[in-house]
Amino acid sequence: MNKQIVVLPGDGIGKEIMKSAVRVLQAIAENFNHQFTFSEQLIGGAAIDQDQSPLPQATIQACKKADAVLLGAVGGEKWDSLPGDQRPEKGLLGIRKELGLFANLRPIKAFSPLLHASPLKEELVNGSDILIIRELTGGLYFGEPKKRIPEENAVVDTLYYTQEEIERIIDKAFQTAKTRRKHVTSVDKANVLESSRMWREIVEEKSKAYPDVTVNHLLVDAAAMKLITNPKQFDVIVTENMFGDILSDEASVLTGSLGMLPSASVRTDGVGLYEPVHGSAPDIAGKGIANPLGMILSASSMLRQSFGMEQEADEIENAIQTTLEQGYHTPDLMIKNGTVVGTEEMTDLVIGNLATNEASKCICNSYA
Ligand SMILES: NC(=O)c1ccc[n+]([C@@H]2O[C@H](COP(=O)([O-])OP(=O)(O)OC[C@H]3O[C@@H](n4cnc5c(N)ncnc54)[C@H](O)[C@@H]3O)[C@@H](O)[C@H]2O)c1
Ligand SMILES: CC(C)[C@H](C(=O)O)[C@@H](O)C(=O)O
Ligand SMILES: [Mg+2]
Repeated sequence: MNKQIVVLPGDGIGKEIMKSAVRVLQAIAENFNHQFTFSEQLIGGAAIDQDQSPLPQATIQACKKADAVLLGAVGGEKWDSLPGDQRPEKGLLGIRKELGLFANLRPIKAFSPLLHASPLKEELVNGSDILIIRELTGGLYFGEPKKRIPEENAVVDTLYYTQEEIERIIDKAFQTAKTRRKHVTSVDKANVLESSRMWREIVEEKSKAYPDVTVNHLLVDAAAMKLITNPKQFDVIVTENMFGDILSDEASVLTGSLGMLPSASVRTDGVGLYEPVHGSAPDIAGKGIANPLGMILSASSMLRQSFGMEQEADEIENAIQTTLEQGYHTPDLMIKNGTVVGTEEMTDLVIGNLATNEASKCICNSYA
């Protein structure tokens, strides 16, 4: 298969982990006889430095033409004092909006060798398998007005949703739950926010069309607590943009590290942007120690969801499982008795553990 992939490394560790994902995809292309063409474009701080804009027009055009987009991470101290609409993060928000990627799927499931790497008790983590579906192009992030009001010595951000925006994300949650354990938890703040009360009504109304899916509602503060005290009660969690942002970083502790979490940002036609959940990690950028697995898992999610390449995606995920079983991990994972490796070595190990590479190794050995 021939696929055009736009690659947006961004800033900080974004650049380092993107190299890893591209190398793994190149190995997969070779092993399965696919042709992946990578077009690297600017976003975030890197784009501000070279093009005076966090989201250049050339990047938008390339993403619109691509079969899928891979994104590393944006942001960093260098650009932190810029006005809100010129910051690196504005590039990320802008590309999500430009591509209409309203659903952000954030799966949280620990690899078995990492069950003891979580600060939570192993028996809590073992068996938990959660998918957070975060609304991505509305809510508090995008509502207007959003500004300083100097004459009132005040400031405003707005949580705005149309009924249609809520309906499509709730539909996505129910449809996805049907392919899993058939339970949806809708998370809101309906005891305070009018937007949450409307969200709850729509969930109730929509649930009638999905009689085989059970649903419950949780207030976001209680949901934050239950995520780490009883994570096994969750299957699909659907929630507003900012609640989803916060809950997914929290839920990452189940997997041992924020660096493990992939995500897929999609719309109804299957077009997608794939990015890890974490940021540009300025505290470790340039040190060669970033965990590339969240980025590599995002690439495997791209193969599965945008290209229908199930076997190829399975192969990457199995190679990660094998590498972790062999005891290798980057320093962010607190594992006793393991072998600490850097970003590049971790990537080499995953590529070496791809089943098709194993198969070719076996053929070589049999000739030796
Ligand atoms: N999708 C994105 O591009 C994205 C997401 C979150 C934050 N950001 C931006 O990133 C910058 C830094 O934000 P932050 O420090 O709050 O969040 P962060 O996610 O970058 O880092 C939080 C902590 O997790 C660690 N970490 C994150 N990813 C890791 C990985 N792959 N391997 C090992 N350790 C990892 C970091 O070292 C840090 O200690 C900010 O400018 C922020 O706006 C971008
Ligand atoms: C960098 C920031 C704009 C972004 C978000 O809040 O969506 C990030 O935290 C994420 O989780 O992807
Ligand atoms: Mg976030």
